[in-house]
Amino acid sequence: MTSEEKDSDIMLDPQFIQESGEVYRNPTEVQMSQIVLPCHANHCGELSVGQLLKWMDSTACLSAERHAGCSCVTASVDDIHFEHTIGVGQVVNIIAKVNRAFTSSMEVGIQVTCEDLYTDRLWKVCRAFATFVSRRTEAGKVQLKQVIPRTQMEQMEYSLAAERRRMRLIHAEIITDLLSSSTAQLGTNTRF
Ligand SMILES: CC(=O)SCCNC(=O)CCNC(=O)[C@H](O)C(C)(C)COP(=O)(O)OP(=O)(O)OC[C@H]1O[C@@H](n2cnc3c(N)ncnc32)[C@H](O)[C@@H]1OP(=O)(O)O
Repeated sequence: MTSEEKDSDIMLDPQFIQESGEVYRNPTEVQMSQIVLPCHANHCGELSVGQLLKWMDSTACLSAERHAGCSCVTASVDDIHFEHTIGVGQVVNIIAKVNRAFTSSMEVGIQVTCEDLYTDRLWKVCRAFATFVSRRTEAGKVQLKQVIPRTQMEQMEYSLAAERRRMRLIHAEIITDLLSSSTAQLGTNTRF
């Protein structure tokens, strides 16, 4: 893989130069890099999913709290599909940023890549979307400030975040309905 192919595949957002001449960086963006040590690996010498999820959650939580300016909790993480394994000695890079804030919740996009420092290879591992909720204060529910998308990619993620939230809410409703109908069925069929 050439470095150009590598960049086009992995970079989420091209650099955006502001009027001031400075390169724009999303204020909620948090980056974390970690070399995989044997203590992070399973018996096959590959990074354990639990460890990766912990790093992803910590990085995303920092991003959410940077935006919220207060303590936040993880409410949910959407489906994650892992495309590659990561071995001991390789480097995990995690980038998280807030795609959109709603009322007290916000969607954080998380991108994970893996890097082999000795061969200069970089590849995608997974992408995930987590919802963080700002903790209630004595005054009640916290109203988050809105995210203002600045680049084309941020604008696209901002629009998609609303659609993903709509699907999450529908999904939660369907699961609740299914659970209550199966509980009702069990209740009717129970002979005890
Ligand atoms: C199991 C663990 O310990 S994991 C450790 C970290 N995580 C936690 O501790 C979270 C535990 N869960 C909670 O504290 C609560 O269920 C909460 C805060 C996530 C939600 O509490 P609720 O009483 O449902 O609050 P409420 O109905 O006001 O919803 C708050 C917001 O969360 C959103 N939300 C609630 N549940 C979910 C969910 N499962 N997925 C996505 N968003 C959610 C709501 O849509 C709402 O968003 P909005 O304010 O932007 O409109």
